[in-house]
Amino acid sequence: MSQIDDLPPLREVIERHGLQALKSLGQNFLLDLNLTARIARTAGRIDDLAVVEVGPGPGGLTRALLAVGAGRVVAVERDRRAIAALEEVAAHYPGRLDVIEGDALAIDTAALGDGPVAIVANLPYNIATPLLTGWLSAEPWPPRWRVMVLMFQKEVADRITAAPGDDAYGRLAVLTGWRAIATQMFDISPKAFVPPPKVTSTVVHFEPRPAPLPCRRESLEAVTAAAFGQRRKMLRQSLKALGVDVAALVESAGLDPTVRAETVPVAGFVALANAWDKLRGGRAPGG
Ligand SMILES: C[S@@+](CC[C@H](N)C(=O)[O-])C[C@H]1O[C@@H](n2cnc3c(N)ncnc32)[C@H](O)[C@@H]1O
Repeated sequence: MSQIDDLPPLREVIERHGLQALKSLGQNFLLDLNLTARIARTAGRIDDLAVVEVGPGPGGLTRALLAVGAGRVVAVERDRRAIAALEEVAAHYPGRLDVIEGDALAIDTAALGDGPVAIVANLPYNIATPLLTGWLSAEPWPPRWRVMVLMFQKEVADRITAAPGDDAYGRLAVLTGWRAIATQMFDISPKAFVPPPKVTSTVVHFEPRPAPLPCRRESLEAVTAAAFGQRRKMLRQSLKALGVDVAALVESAGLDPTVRAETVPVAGFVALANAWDKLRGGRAPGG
């Protein structure tokens, strides 16, 4: 399939709107409509969801989302040059595409649209991690988003989906594993983009966990920051930064003080977060 709609080819759109890619905006455009359709289909059934897309650029993925049946797409794009190109797509799909010119970091993107949303994006690499941690940190939980399909540099995808014991296991994998089920779906070669980035990209599928293990997110972030701040050290050393009796903390969490952060599963960090709250006189949620 080389054509998913009868809009002009993306190369022509880029040329006509002067959309030469800017490095400062993390622009690597995906022009292969087979791939954009594959990404859109990875979200599953989206006809009854509003789809939030961050960084539509010339609109390749946007067009695929509309062509595979998204009821409505809300697209947030920072580059003013892309807005006219996206308005052409909106005119082709009357009432189904809202284009918002703005900075996705400054907008509560997950709150866009009515009711439940899907978030689907080929993210600008320079803000991909803060956007993801924002969506994973939504309060209250479960979040408005029902599914996310996001493209990252492969190295970042590995840090998101890493398991205990993997080199890439760290704070991002713990936050992700606590709140979501994240699965790497497929890689995309640099050759598929204009201009080609230096590294391979990976599409990751996220589903929110309906009932993450109870703990305060801020405490989970604090204990993982301390533990992975010195990832090669044993917990009895690395957790000193938390300012409580470390032996009591680790014992109360049911962990071995001689293990390193990189082998502790998500449930172990949740236990540490709750034990830390108790030692400081607070009440852990669920405790
Ligand atoms: C990797 S490109 C993806 C473009 C298009 N979705 C595609 O797949 O070809 C990232 C897009 O995000 C946009 N962008 C960069 N920073 C942004 C921000 N802070 N808020 C919204 N969009 C942003 C860029 O202008 C660019 O269009």
